[in-house]
Amino acid sequence: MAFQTAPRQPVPVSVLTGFLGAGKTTLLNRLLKAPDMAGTAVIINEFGDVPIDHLLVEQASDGIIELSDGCLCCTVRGELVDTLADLADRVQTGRLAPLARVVVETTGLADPCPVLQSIMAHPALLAAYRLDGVIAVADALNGEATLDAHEEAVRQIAVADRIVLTKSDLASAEAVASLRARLARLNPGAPILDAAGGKADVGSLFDCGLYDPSTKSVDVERWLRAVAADDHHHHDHDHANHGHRHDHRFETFSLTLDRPIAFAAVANFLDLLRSTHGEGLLRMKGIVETVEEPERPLVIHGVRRFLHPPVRLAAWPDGRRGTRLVLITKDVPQDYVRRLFDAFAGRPGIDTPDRTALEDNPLAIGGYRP
Ligand SMILES: Nc1nc2c(ncn2[C@@H]2O[C@H](COP(=O)(O)OP(=O)(O)OP(=O)(O)O)[C@@H](O)[C@H]2O)c(=O)[nH]1
Repeated sequence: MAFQTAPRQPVPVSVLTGFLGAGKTTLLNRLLKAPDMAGTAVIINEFGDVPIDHLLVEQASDGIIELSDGCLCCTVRGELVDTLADLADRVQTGRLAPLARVVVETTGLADPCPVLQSIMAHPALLAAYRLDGVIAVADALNGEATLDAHEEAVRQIAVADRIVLTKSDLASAEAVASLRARLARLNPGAPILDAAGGKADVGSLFDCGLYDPSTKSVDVERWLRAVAADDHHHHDHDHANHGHRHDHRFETFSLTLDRPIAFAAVANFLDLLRSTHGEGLLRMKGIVETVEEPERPLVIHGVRRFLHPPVRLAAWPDGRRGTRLVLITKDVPQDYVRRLFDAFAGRPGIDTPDRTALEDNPLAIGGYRP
């Protein structure tokens, strides 16, 4: 049964984190369907100039607040504080029904520590909210490679109260066991729940109690102290730009097309891109208007070399058609990707070969790396 928090009691806030494409939105969509999640406000943040996530979160749109483009742990952190403060104000003044809980989904690239520090310690939020827990999603297919390469991913796991293992249905039993062991070493206190096995549900993921950094590894306390010191130092100015803990070699860009494209052209574009630059394609997601079924958008999800089976939606979520693909890459020449897409989309530039020529010889576009 849904419970409602009395107006002046702190509302529990859960932070949902996990690296790019690990399965945060999928988990959130599943959780939001549970009756116990009534009265939940969802705050999402995405990285990329063409917003896609809000289209893919399947809830009545007024329950979802989207923060602007940028990353929650740096440029958008002030906006998160303002959004939470505004929600609390609207509840206090009766303009919004009392909230049962808030879920903040971070971008896959976010260092969760500054986000946690804001929720736990920002003076504007202290009375209205309490940090309930951190849920970190770890992808069995890409988890180990991600932990090897990205410090953010290690932090996401280390701060968690609950770890949700995803994609165990796609990985070998050995890979799952090895990742589980590594996650347990990084965070011995957090239960690891297998989403594919149906283990991660509302009851096991929420109401963790008050977030307690002292139950985490020594590193977590150190990271949070470092953020607090940083915040104190920057008090009242430059609120937007401190706390960067990113690997700045990431690049985000989008590809758009405002008319339908043949399914085969998209499939070949994605195949060629993955075979030429798969390791650098940290995340690719988007919505495609195909010639074959223009009424039903095709949703594409890729993580590194793996392309998840595309899914058709019943209708255009925001009424706007066309293709919007967002890519987060590392060491992939953007110009190559754009020209490749243009060629498959049938708009070759002056010096760009067309689709047929490309399918025969991907070397025809500069930037191809065998
Ligand atoms: N087979 C399988 N696919 C999954 C599982 N969890 C997520 N996926 C797929 O993984 C892809 C990415 O999932 P998302 O939920 O969008 O991942 P995310 O963490 O929200 O991604 P970003 O925040 O955009 O980086 C989608 O195609 C999902 O259907 C799982 O347990 N098994």
